[in-house]
Amino acid sequence: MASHIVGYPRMGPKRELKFALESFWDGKSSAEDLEKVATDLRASIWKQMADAGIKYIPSNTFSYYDQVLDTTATLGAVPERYSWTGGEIGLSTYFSMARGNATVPAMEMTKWFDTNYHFIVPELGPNTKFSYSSHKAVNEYKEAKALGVDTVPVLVGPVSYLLLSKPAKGVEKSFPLLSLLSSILPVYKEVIAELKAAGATWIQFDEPTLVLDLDSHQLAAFSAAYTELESALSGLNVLVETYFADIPSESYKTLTSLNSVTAYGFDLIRGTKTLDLVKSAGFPSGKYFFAGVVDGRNIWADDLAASLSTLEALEALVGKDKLVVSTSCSLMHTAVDLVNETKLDAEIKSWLAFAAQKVVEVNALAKALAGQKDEAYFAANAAAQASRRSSPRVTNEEVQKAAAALKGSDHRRATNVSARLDAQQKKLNLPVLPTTTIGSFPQTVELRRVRREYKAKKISEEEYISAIKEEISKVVKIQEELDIDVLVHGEPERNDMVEYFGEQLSGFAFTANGWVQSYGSRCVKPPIIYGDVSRPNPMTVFWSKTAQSMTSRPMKGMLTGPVTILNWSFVRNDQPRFETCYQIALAIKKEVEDLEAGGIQVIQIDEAALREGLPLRKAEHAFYLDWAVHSFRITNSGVQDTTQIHTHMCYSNFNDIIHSIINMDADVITIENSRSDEKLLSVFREGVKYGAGIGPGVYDIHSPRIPSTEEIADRINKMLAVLDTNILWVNPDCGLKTRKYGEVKPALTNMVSAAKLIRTQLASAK
Ligand SMILES: CN1c2c(nc(N)[nH]c2=O)NC[C@@H]1CNc1ccc(C(=O)N[C@@H](CCC(=O)N[C@@H](CCC(=O)N[C@@H](CCC(=O)O)C(=O)O)C(=O)O)C(=O)O)cc1
Ligand SMILES: N[C@@H](CCS)C(=O)O
Ligand SMILES: [Zn+2]
Repeated sequence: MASHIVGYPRMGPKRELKFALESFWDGKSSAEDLEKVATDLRASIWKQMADAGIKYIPSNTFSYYDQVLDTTATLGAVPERYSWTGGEIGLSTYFSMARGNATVPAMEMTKWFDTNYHFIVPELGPNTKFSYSSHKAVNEYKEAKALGVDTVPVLVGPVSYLLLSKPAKGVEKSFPLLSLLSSILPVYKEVIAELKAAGATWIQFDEPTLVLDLDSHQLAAFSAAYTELESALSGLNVLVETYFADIPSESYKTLTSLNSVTAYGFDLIRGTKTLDLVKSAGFPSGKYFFAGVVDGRNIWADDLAASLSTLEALEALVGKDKLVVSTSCSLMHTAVDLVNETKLDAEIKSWLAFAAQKVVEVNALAKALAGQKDEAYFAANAAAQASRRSSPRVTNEEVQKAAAALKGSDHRRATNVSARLDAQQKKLNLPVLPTTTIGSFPQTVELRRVRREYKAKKISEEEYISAIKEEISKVVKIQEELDIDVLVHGEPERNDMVEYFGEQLSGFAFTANGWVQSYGSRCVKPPIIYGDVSRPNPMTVFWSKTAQSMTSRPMKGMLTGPVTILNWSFVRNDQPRFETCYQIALAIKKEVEDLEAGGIQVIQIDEAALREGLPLRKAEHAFYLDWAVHSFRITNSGVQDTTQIHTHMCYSNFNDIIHSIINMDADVITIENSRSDEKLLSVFREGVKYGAGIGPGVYDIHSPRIPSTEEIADRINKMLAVLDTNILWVNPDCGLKTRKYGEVKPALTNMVSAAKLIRTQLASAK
């Protein structure tokens, strides 16, 4: 029985790639230094999989930034503004597309399906010229081969590539991107031919868009693409890999009838109905079924006995020699290696498996199916599963009762939003177009050092508190000088907006090195929710009150909302996600109450990841939105009318869930807007009425570029064309933690000047 891994984390067990990239970008090391780190990482990953006994080991799942951008490079689809003149795409053009440069902004970045990973969106149009311009896939295949590892090269499939693209600037929004299929397939053919010549016998096309609701035209593109590639692919075993959800039955039919494809990969963790589909629709004889039974998106040790019985059922359906044990998706969405978790409590550690351990699980399952079960390994796994099921640490009956009581209930503020806004304005007395920021101010090296030293007990609590107070006072002063209306404390005490809360809530564990790539070199360390969640002590009240005491302007309390904490954590898989979310909501509700009692009049509850958690298939949207929006309302439905509740979201694609956003019933929402061509505003242009306060971001915080006053004023004017003057707020797209003060101060200066300019214009127009 064979084993396969869909993809592997690139950053390295200690984020070696992150540090190498950032050092290269800062001009502190050379391209050769960076390439050496990358080569060593790839070699150690291939060796690890080979040593574990994995048969189908992936290559080309490494990336300096993102696999979709790598595909753009392969296709030579470089947008004109990067002035690329042809030839093999080098690091300079590649990183300019990813991050922008002094003169040209970066390409758009967006969420990779419902994960916390972001990819670089291809910009295509009728004039895009495609040419084979990065030999990375072939080079990596050869590199592994030279190390004695025959790998399965992985490419982003041609149809998913196009479906994930957007029309370039100046191209009609309605441009049919799939019409470019015939232009990109010749490049795919060249890659395939080179891989064959290098000795490849297998190839993997990742086509995750197959799990979405596709129309017949989109499905026909899959048939057309793989038919067109048929002769190029002949002689190769071709795996089409799907992941993140069940594949709809129509798509399954199309996929399994493709002649050129010899193997199919399915996610059997998020795809809970795939087994039934295979039973009812059948599986083409002679083809391989890659069964994604080991969860690539979580950190729980696999329940090997349960997976084995799933695999045995599949074996009967697809044939013994045609079943391959695999991961549900690339392991890049989970942490790297549990070995580095020396401080994690032993009991919890026994419940976990990170990428390195998952590789071993996959192989153990494959061997067990082949009649070579490692009894001791399986017994240890069964014992860990049993300990997790019965551990008293997992259960808190009081929390369970309180959360159970929420089911079927509703939580709403008693007064409607316009009356609340009036009551709040009487207290806050804000100008028209009030200015604010989203919460975080730059996370300087010095701040990180202070937090690190405090954690390592190298500085006392007193020293730590005084350092953070000093930082807050600096941030408050800057905002007062800039004349911002509603202030923030800057979040200097937080390592991350989710991890910080996870560290203070019961039912959470956290890791030392459990990093997961979020975008480029940036990583997050999701906390692990292993048990019922409660809030033993106030988490933010001390800092918010301290900050408020430093100014007479309103200071926003700053919380992360339950849905975002849920979506950006590793969540327990022994109860439905909504139950865990309700528990977190109750914990945050207590924090909101304490902030209000502490005199904080404006409280922001970030729900940055609410949209991201939206299920990939429409049929499941309503249920998710119902409990997600309800969870948010639970946190604040009990506050007084005069307490102003803000929320923030940093993802622009809201048009399909705008009614749920309205239903959250926040007093003010700040939303990312500028990075994505102001897609957000189109929903209001189409007539959706929004009565609460709203602050679509006026500038992109992901880029070091400083927006001019005129540019921001122009953006505000565009907003005023579709939104009432009295509900519009002026703020950046998201928090400023990744920026430097040298960028933040001039950008905010221009933002405030723009707001003032328009206020004057509005006053004189009266
Ligand atoms: C808003 N975003 C977030 C998402 N998910 C989250 N969980 N949090 C988010 O904020 N998803 C969508 C977006 C993604 N955006 C980002 C933006 C920025 C980062 C980022 O900067 N990540 C940092 C790590 C952040 C962190 O936790 N830092 C800690 C500890 C850092 C550390 O490793 N310390 C080293 C020494 C480092 C040093 O400077 O000396 C050590 O201890 O050895 C902290 O600040 O205390 C990153 O660097 O990647 C991520 C997602
Ligand atoms: N309050 C957070 C939100 C990020 S989405 C911040 O400002 O960083
Ligand atoms: Zn944000």
